[in-house]
Amino acid sequence: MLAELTAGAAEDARARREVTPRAEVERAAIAAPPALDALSALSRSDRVKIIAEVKRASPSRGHLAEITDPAALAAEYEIGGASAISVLTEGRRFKGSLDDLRAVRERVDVPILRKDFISEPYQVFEARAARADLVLLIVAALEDRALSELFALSTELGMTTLVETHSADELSRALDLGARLVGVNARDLSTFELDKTLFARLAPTIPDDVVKVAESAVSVPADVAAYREAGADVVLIGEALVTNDPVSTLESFLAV
Ligand SMILES: O=P(O)(O)OC[C@@H](O)[C@@H](O)c1c[nH]c2ccccc12
Repeated sequence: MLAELTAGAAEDARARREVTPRAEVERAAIAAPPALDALSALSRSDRVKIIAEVKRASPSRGHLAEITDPAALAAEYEIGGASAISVLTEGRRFKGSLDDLRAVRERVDVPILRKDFISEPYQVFEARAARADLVLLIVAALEDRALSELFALSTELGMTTLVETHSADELSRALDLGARLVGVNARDLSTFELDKTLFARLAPTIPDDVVKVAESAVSVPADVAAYREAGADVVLIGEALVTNDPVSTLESFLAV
């Protein structure tokens, strides 16, 4: 499934490139106002931080929410205390788009993550041109060479890279890369199985100066508390926020 999602996203990017050539996206990326310092915004603090996700659907959970106004949802996330907003821009299975990200950018002042299946430089330039501050790179989807090229490009464009892992081996590849913001996704993107204790097993092996993000599988405040207890600086949450009142749910998660 991960390979299919990545291939689909690359195909969609090639179609967009037919309309907007790479040179043009590159120019827009370079001309964009500088990215916000997402690493500082997400760095360890005495309270857990949250990246709140704009997520309509997923291949594992199907339809989640009718989000007609992603910017309004993101504004609520900001009011609720989110430190950053994640916008799913994958169109096929997650029903997102870069237009969602652009709309969110118009409305919020916190850093924005482009959440997609990135495998080509074009997608990184697009992220910056749309004024994303962070991009996601999924270790399991990328060979070492592509991973380091995309990481270098994102860094060069002033963005922060969230490097996502799902095993000890992937984690060591992320650390070898020099990633400063590392995610452990509880969901295996190949099988969609959830492993809610994976973060707690891997976190002790992540150096102190790396910002640790626990991704997925939060439904109640106790889940946030457990991730925090296990060493999470940041928790990335989608489904629980789009299927409940965003502001009060965020407040309850931040109060742990
Ligand atoms: O809806 P949840 O279980 O709160 O999960 C959010 C986020 O972690 C999840 O959407 C996610 C994590 N990594 C991804 C990679 C691609 C797409 C989606 C994701």
